[in-house]
Amino acid sequence: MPIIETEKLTKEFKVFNRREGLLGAVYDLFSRRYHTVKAVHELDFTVEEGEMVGYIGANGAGKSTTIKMLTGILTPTSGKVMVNGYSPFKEREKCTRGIGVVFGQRSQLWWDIAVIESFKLLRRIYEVPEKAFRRRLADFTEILDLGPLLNLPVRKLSLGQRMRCELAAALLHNPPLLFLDEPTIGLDVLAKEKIRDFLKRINKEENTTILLTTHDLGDIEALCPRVAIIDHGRMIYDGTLESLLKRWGQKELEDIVKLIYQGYRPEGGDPGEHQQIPALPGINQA
Ligand SMILES: Nc1ncnc2c1ncn2[C@@H]1O[C@H](COP(=O)(O)OP(=O)(O)OP(=O)(O)O)[C@@H](O)[C@H]1O
Repeated sequence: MPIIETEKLTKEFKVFNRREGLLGAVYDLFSRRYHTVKAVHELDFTVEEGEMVGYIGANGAGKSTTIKMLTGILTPTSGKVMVNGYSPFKEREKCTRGIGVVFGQRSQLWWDIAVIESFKLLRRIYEVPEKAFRRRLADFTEILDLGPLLNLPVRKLSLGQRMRCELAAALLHNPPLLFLDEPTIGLDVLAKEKIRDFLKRINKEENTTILLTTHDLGDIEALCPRVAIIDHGRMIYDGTLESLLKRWGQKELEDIVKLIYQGYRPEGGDPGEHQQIPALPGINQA
């Protein structure tokens, strides 16, 4: 059974059109006008256990909205979604127990208390047995070098230090599925390398499935054999990184991504059909 399965998953937002100026604000009080934003459109996406998938797209493409639906934060407008065998928004608690989430821009740790106290609180929330918790904590402390950080309040940690703690926090309950949203944002090269090595290790040793959203294509190249590209809410590529590079006759993922973000579309194709993008006209296929 796939660990993530979506069928025609769609999310629309109704957005209020504000009129300009004071007079506009007065008009708005009496007649409101809206338009609809299709953030995610009929997404068919399947991830098998143990995969590491890079989920990429330009700003506003629909990545966060997808992740929010997969983690139960947002309710879809239509379509189906199953994560770990549960509906994330209907069975949110059960679903949450089987996932770990790291948002690079936000923290799941309590800002003013020591890191170890946050970990202990998370242990209680996820009902992790004491023995299993101690064992995992010892492993993470060693691999991620958390020893000197455990007794510091989170607000005193550097970004790189905090990200290592966030990863440990997301994995303390040993979830089979980990969602990562910009996990290396703002980190220096060595800190990035440490995080990437750790992710490879948990994927290999524990078969943890990882869905990685990032604008850092180095993360994708280092970690993800499979790439899914979303553009204006539609999946326009889902396949191996290798075949993406071959099909476009390019060596660098960055070059392909730039072309896609600049608006190149497959000739005569419907990008909503989950198809792979052919080579650009004029560019030799590998
Ligand atoms: N709560 C909301 N209300 C209205 N529109 C929204 C809301 N959340 C997202 N959108 C819109 O949905 C679209 C997709 O947004 P989303 O945040 O999923 O993009 P993203 O790919 O994660 O972008 P980024 O890389 O900038 O984080 C955008 O047009 C955005 O403005």
